[in-house]
Amino acid sequence: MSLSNRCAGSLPPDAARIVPDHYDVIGDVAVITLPDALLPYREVIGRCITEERHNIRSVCMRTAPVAGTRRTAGYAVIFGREGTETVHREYGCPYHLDVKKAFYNPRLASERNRVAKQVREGERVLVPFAGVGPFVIPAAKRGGQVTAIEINPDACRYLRENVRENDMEDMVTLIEGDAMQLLASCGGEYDRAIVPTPYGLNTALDEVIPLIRRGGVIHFYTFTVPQETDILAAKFRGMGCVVNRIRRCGHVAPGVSRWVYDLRRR
Ligand SMILES: C[S@@+](CC[C@H](N)C(=O)[O-])C[C@H]1O[C@@H](n2cnc3c(N)ncnc32)[C@H](O)[C@@H]1O
Repeated sequence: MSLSNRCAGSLPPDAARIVPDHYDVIGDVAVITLPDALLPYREVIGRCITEERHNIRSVCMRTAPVAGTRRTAGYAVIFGREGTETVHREYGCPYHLDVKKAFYNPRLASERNRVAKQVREGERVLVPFAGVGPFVIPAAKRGGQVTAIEINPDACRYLRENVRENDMEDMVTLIEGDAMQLLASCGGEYDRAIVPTPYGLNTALDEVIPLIRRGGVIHFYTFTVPQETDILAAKFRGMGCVVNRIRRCGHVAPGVSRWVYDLRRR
């Protein structure tokens, strides 16, 4: 049964009709975006979510979009437990995080798995903008020796915990701070970089390319409109990369999507 149908018995018909059927689940926290017209009914909607997903202990609604250096959004708990710290499992790996304190997008799980499957034993892998580690841990589990960089101290705390919990201490080096300043001192000759670029930091690619060995791979995530993807590809070619693949991985705003460019350094 859809969420709107489940809510129908508890809401006026006009309200039930506009209840979104999609919400994200991060561990035992559900996250939903509600239009203003549904705010008076938020608690009922939260309860209905817990009735259809019995493992959910907190339901949050988004109160502000992802923003700022740490890429965190605003959330308010509308039903259940006040806390938003949780453990999310993705492809068998546990990730501790607090939804309010660190970025996490469960919709990228299959994309992260696609990239992780390409990592070979012994590869040197660079992951700037590492967050709580959903690109880091799978690469390490595949046998990659991973250098991760992250600026948000809360995300770093969870990433350390996640490295421990997943038994990857020997495989991951975490550098806490600003990747744009630290990349230059991260050494070079990496086999692969996974770059989940925050909005507006496309210049990270200029810093990353020189650190990758010739023939090495860069998975570069960026935000753009479909009409611009070929222009970006031409730019990346001009920066010394072969563009192996361009793939859309999620909408972020009207007309704007997240794209991954799989690049190979010439
Ligand atoms: C889009 S999120 C990606 C997080 C993670 N890789 C994931 O997929 O869940 C970007 C991350 O980059 C971090 N960040 C933003 N600016 C940064 C910078 N200049 N240096 C290092 N990390 C940064 C944010 O704190 C956030 O955790």
